[in-house]
Amino acid sequence: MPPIQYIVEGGRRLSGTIEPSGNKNSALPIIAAALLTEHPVTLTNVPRIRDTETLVELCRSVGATAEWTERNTLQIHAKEIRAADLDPALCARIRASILLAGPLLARCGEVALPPPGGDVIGRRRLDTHFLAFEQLGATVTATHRLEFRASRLKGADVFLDEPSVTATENALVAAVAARGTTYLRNAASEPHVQDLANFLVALGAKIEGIGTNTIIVQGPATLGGTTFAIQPDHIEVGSLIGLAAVTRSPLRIARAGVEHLRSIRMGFERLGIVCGVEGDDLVVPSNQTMKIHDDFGGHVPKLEDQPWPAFPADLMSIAIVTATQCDGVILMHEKMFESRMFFVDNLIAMGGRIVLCDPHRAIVAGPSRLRGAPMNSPDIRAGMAMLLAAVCANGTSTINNADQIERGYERIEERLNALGAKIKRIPARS
Ligand SMILES: CC(=O)N[C@H]1[C@@H](OP(=O)(O)OP(=O)(O)OC[C@H]2O[C@@H](n3ccc(=O)[nH]c3=O)[C@H](O)[C@@H]2O)O[C@H](CO)[C@@H](O)[C@@H]1O
Ligand SMILES: C=C(OP(=O)(O)O)C(=O)O
Repeated sequence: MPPIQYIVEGGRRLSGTIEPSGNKNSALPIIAAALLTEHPVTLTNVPRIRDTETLVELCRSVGATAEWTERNTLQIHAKEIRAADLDPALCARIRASILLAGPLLARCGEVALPPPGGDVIGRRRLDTHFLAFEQLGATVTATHRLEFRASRLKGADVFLDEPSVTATENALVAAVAARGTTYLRNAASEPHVQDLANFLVALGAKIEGIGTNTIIVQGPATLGGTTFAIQPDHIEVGSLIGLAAVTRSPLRIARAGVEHLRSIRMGFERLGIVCGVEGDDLVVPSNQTMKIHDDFGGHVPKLEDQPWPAFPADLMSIAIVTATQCDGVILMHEKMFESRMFFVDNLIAMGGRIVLCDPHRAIVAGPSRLRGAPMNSPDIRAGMAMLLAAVCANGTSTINNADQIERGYERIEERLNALGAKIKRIPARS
């Protein structure tokens, strides 16, 4: 498939209603966890994006049937599966290939996985996955591929060395199949971890503490099939709040999953962007102050990411672009990934007033008028952040490598054009 380029004519006001897709980072562990049961599973509201398509291919390669019965409805039936040699190229396309470890280990007693891929946003350790599997009774060998073996998984009191999202998800799936009680302490509690736990409960698992940092699982569960709807993507909602703000546009984000938006709304409020809630819709008015709130005493404020329920790392790039359009100075502190902030060079070239202090911290002084420019999308969220910058800028921008954006955001150019944006999607010339 040729690489994709977006050509964006900026400076246009948008308006209207948009609905977020299902959460990519829920859909991925849930598709993988569908391999845990030999009964059919129907998933609705699945984002039809490159990452989910790749994981579906991987599920088929181990013997499951997986069919898209509607655009966003996926039926998976893992009646018989084998932990066959998985295609290294497919595994390297997505971070989520590591999520096959839990279900395949539980079903087959062993699995050898080529290393996972995913966004290149800094070192992405897997040690927490290994620690959890070992405590649940598996042996782990990590060479050119990752080998997991367990003739029988055993419930255990597991303390994760950090609240890793995908490690919590792998451990949770393995614990459902393990004999006895498992405590997962220092567990991640992101909305997608909760969504996975709710899916496992719908299959018949016994899980307590969903949404907290101690998850308790009674195993082994006798699992059936289910129909399950993936929850809205809170990161996409945050991206749309940023889009509305930088284009000074009134947007209604329908069925936004408002119960998970507290820390995200609080982050944007620090930038002077206040959203209203009407039922499950989020309303972003166009008349925002866009004035950064200083800390008490006039001190320079900061916005930092942390594990849930704090402001999510996946929205830091969006928040940086948004801050370039706000009045004031703010320190943006990306605590989790080492390479996620380097994309700010693109914003500086467009006229953004940003000082990159080190790989984790940037100071943004706004507002600045952005000018259209050519850019390359390094990862999903930086790509989306640059799309926001391009839609807000004066003139035309080109975004190369927009495939990265499409790893995470479904039909994004079509959906933003329906709000009044002017984005042309073309196969890039090589
Ligand atoms: C498929 C999927 O779901 N991917 C998400 C998942 O990736 P993933 O599960 O790979 O991310 P992890 O939660 O393992 O960790 C992300 C990074 O944060 C660091 N870390 C983590 C916890 C902590 O308390 N301190 C700390 O510094 C880790 O060392 C690592 O460098 O979670 C990330 C963090 O929300 C998101 O960016 C990814 O979109
Ligand atoms: C980092 C992300 O994805 P992945 O972990 O799949 O690379 C993301 O969704 O922002």
